[in-house]
Amino acid sequence: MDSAVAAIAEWMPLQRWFGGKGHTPSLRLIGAFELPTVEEEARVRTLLVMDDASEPPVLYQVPVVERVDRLASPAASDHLIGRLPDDGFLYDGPHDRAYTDALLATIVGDRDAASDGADAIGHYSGDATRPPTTAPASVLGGEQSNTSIIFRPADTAPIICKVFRQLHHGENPDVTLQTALAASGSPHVPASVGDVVGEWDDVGRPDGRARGHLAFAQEFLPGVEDAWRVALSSAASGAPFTDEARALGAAVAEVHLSLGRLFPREPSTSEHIHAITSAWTRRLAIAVAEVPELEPHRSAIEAFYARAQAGAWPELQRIHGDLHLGQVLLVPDRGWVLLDFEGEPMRPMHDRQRPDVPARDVAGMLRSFDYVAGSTGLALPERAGSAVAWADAARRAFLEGYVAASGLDLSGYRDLLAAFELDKAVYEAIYETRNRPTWAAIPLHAIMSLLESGPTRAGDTASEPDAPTPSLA
Ligand SMILES: Nc1ncnc2c1ncn2[C@@H]1O[C@H](COP(=O)(O)OP(=O)(O)O)[C@@H](O)[C@H]1O
Ligand SMILES: O=P(O)(O)O[C@H]1O[C@H](CO)[C@@H](O[C@H]2O[C@H](CO)[C@@H](O)[C@H](O)[C@H]2O)[C@H](O)[C@H]1O
Repeated sequence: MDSAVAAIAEWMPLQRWFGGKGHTPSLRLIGAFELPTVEEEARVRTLLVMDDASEPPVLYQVPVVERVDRLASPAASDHLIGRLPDDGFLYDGPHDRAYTDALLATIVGDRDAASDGADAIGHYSGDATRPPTTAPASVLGGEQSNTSIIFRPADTAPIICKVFRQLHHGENPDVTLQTALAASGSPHVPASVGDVVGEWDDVGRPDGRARGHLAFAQEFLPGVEDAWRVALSSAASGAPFTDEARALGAAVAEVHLSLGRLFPREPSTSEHIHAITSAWTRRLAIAVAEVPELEPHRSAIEAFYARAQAGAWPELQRIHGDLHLGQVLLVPDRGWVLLDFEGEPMRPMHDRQRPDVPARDVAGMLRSFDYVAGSTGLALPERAGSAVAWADAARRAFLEGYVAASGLDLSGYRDLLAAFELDKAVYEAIYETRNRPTWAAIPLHAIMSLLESGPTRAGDTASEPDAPTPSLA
């Protein structure tokens, strides 16, 4: 086995981006490429490793730096993966300047990388002033599915580059949707700077090779807190969030309108509907297996889905796919900006590359407001009641903003919207059980509430006498 692959085996499961929580990975090297570096005693390698212990197997991108000598800085020790058998040292690439400069140069310089079973091709798509090929870099902290590196060049604007951890054949919607929206002049996404596309062996493909995005660089919007943090402090202090939520609803509607113009739309045929509802049921089966509290409610959830399946479905189009408050920024003098169009990390990529139901995004954001109430209640039990009222008002305002800007009468899609909320809560029950078990109560509580009150619960958010406009009831 490649010595670097052997060295990452114990380290990988401890990383936030490792999707197979709870199991020991079984790693197989699919390919690797090496990026040129000016550092003489460093080798900048990107390993593409398959975890065969996942079901289905998952392909990960793991950039590493092999160094002859140990780095002197104490901070570097935190990112030492391990020793290599030849006495070398293996570092986590995104935290090592040799890798970050090599990545930046690949994108900004439109460079290709040498191949060892895998290739990488950089592509610059920014404005006429090319950033330099070297810049101080830091890794964004927090709970992310991927690894984002912030570059702060001396004389040009900062850049954030996301290194995708789980790789798939085909376009990554994070790159293609956001790049198309930015190119169309939408103020609701950051400008694109460039990307890296990779190619690797894949016996399952007709030509034996798979191609997909490895990294995406974009304008970094500095000093802006994501809406999740802003909403949490607003709910904790009791400050209203309705104006912001209404504007957010309008921004999501405008992004949907733009995506509907930029990418092909499709009528919702019975095949499409079957594909989506089957995915709900498959996800429910996983949830019941991993979250035993759901077993007694399985048939009620299935009945809920059946009602939505039989109801009205709109035309399908490209959407964000994993919309929540952690994916949106309120930028001064610009308004709401949406990030991370990759879709839910747990859905198969080929599903995320297709036209979908815009209500999935609306439901995702409704769930996120509920999450603000849930996590506030867990942290500050004395504020639980007021946080629920805060979330109800935010949900109502968000729907008002969405309906007003989209012109879509959501009242015809009550059952569908509620089913997407329920499916999202089922997804969250799995996500939390795997990643943050103390938070599993938040989606579980939402599932019970949706089942108790039925589809009208989504309409309840708009049922107060002073807020009749977007009634879903
Ligand atoms: N262009 C950007 N400008 C400023 N912050 C950003 C930008 N892109 C991402 N971020 C920050 O990084 C976080 C994670 O980004 P995201 O695209 O959601 O990554 P992941 O796919 O790993 O979840 C966001 O919640 C936001 O705080
Ligand atoms: O990493 P991603 O941003 O792609 O999304 C995953 O992680 C999210 C948590 O960080 C998770 O979102 C859930 O928790 C949020 C609060 O932390 C909450 O606002 C969302 O509504 C809730 O779904 C997301 O589901 C998951 O895909």
